[in-house]
Amino acid sequence: MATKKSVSSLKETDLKGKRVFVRVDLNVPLDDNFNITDDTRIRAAVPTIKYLMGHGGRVILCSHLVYARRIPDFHSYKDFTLFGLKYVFDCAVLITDLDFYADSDDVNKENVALIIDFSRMFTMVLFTCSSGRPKGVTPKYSLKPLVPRLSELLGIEVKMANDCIGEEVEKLVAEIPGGGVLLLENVRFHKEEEKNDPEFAKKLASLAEVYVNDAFGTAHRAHASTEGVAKYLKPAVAGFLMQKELDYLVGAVANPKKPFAAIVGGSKVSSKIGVIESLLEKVDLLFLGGGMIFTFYKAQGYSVGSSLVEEDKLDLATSLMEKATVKGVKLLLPTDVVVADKFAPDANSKVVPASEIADGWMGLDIGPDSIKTFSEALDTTKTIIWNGPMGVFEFEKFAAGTEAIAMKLAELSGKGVTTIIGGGDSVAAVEKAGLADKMSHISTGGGASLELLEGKPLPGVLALDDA
Ligand SMILES: Nc1ncnc2c1ncn2[C@@H]1O[C@H](COP(=O)(O)OP(=O)(O)O)[C@@H](O)[C@H]1O
Ligand SMILES: O=C(OP(=O)(O)O)[C@H](O)COP(=O)(O)O
Repeated sequence: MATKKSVSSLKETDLKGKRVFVRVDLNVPLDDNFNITDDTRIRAAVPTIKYLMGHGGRVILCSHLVYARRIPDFHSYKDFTLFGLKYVFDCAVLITDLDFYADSDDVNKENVALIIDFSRMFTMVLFTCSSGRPKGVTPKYSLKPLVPRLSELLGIEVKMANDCIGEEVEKLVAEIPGGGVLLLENVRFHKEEEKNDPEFAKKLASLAEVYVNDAFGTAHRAHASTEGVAKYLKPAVAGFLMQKELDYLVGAVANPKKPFAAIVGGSKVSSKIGVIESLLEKVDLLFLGGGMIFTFYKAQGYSVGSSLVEEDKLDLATSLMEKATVKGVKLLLPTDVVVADKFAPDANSKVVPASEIADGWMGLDIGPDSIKTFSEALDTTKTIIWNGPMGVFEFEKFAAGTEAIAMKLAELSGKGVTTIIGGGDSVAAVEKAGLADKMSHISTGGGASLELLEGKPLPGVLALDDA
């Protein structure tokens, strides 16, 4: 893998009385009342913080928070945004048309005016929803709601600053006692963060004497607090979470106990090309599931009904299947699928052979025969990495395939198989099934783990001191 794994460790760093700038990823989901709905990332950051506290460090925590609540009817936040933009466009056309007709005497003007107002209002609501990232100081993205939980987990009162740079922050930093913790405000309230502005990075660096990066979930971003700061603040070392993620996602994948299997699912083949190609170089078995399988079926000449297909990726699917053969990788595609008559939780559904999906039906999960075949093949493996759900697990009716795979991996973990869940929706699925603590490793980074598995270098890791 392109990302170096031997980064300098926290354990070799002198911490007593030192001001330590710790980049953590506390980007957790909050509900409308600012309650944390999943504190996994906060809990994952605790071992490093406690170690620093226990060794007399004066801890300065820095994070971003941009979490956008997922809209269940859309496959991803990006899909929702695209839908929103398309809707805005459609409404603009509608408004123009209606404005024209409103001038005519043939129509009921009151009704037309009402429709125009309604369309405008709906457009505005959608537009607001689609732009859910902080631009400047945005109270709803403040890190303040995290302070009580962080204090509870650390067993001390965590202090909070109103900014992440500036005089007031410097004053609060100077007041941190040995073993104390100060949480800085959302670092992305400054646009210089994402631009990796050197002056901003220097300001962050000037707050401390040691840099620790424990924000694996953000390690694929070359931002001021994840990459730039490491140039000006030495030593720059990895925290325990960062190290653990690298040990599993780089170490276990580079030197796996064999047979080594990968399970790749999720919505589209286009978003997983890199990871499939990279894994084909390493694995003995590759299982495919999720929405991407229909592109593979269509490439083989099967009828796929109205299932998700990427027409422009048919050749790619064929070449991936050929590559698997050349590399001697056993490629397993589901042999049966659960089809639905619409994309909805209450759709009518039935199980059909993968090669016989009728018009008007779409595949939303892998079927029982596939679950059985996949499970038996997984029984022969010693290392398994899983990225992407087997079906539309958000709908109870189409969650069985994903749940069955999660249960199989939990069972195999208990028998000494190394099981790694590579971030994103597969983690959500494993958590939904209550099996998270059964796996060898669950990544806290979706995008970061995907990039790592694709063999891309992570800027936040490369910036750290060599071991
Ligand atoms: N057969 C399918 N048809 C449509 N969408 C699917 C299908 N199977 C899975 N999905 C969707 O794929 C999404 C996850 O895809 P993706 O983002 O690529 O995975 P991950 O986040 O684990 O990397 C889920 O929202 C799930 O509903
Ligand atoms: O939630 C995150 O990424 P993920 O959704 O890919 O796991 C990280 O906090 C990175 O956030 P970003 O994608 O806004 O840089």
